[in-house]
Amino acid sequence: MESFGARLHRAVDERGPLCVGIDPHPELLARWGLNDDIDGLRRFASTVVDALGDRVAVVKPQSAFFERFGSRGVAALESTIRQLRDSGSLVLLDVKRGDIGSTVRAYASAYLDPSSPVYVDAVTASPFLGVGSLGPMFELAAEHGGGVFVLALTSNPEGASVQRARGADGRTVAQTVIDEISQLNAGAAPLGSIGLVVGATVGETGCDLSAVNGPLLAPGLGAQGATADDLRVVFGPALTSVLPSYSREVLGAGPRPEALRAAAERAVADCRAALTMS
Ligand SMILES: O=c1ccn([C@@H]2O[C@H](COP(=O)(O)O)[C@@H](O)[C@H]2O)c(=O)[nH]1
Repeated sequence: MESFGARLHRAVDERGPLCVGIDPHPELLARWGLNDDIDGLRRFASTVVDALGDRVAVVKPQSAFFERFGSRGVAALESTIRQLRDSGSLVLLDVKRGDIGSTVRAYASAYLDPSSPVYVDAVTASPFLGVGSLGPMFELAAEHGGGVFVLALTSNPEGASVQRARGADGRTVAQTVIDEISQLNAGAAPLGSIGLVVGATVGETGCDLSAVNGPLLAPGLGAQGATADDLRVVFGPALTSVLPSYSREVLGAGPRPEALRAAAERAVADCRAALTMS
């Protein structure tokens, strides 16, 4: 089976460097003229899929906004994932899972086993119980051509006190995560399948991303204040592996499909320009 890294590389080549999040905030539902209920949620998600699923490289449903409607929200997530998979975009489920290894194994089968109803191309994961505890996710991802994006330097200001703290060997926590993921991707071509999350808001990282050989998901663009130009400062020489991610900035243009598409096209153009700057 083709690896997630290879599939992502091709998708970005064909569709451009962009991930769009499906984040149905109550404020966005209201702005779109939808109720903050399960029907509003379903209509919001299917409008995004219909408008963008056939043209954006990666779509990233944010699980929290579905989970808040309980079992019906999870059913809506399941059907959104199915629609996305049919539409041709890669599906990255933002669930930020992490736990002791035996429990991570269950999360891995939930999201990365093709027989699961919520099977996706890739998930986000938290390494703060130790990168090694995510081993079962990496294994199942490798077996079925899936991907995992591991948090390294998150886009929120509170992340720095943990992620930039230094361990006994002098490396920051973020650099330790980066180094462990780099080892997992070593030798993969054209791109490894284990990515990192590094926020576009974080400024100079002080980290060495040169050996990652995997995708670098960059949230924080738009609503959180970062611009495509900030990607240069954050990623430096690793710019070519960056997958910029926008949610509210693009979603705020809806609900008209043409307006959503135009917002996504603007985002791709801005990011292409920033990522190819020398
Ligand atoms: O460091 C991180 C990791 C994940 N996110 C997620 O991305 C989107 C951002 O939404 P915007 O509307 O573009 O601000 C959201 O789902 C976050 O949970 C992040 O922002 N930062």
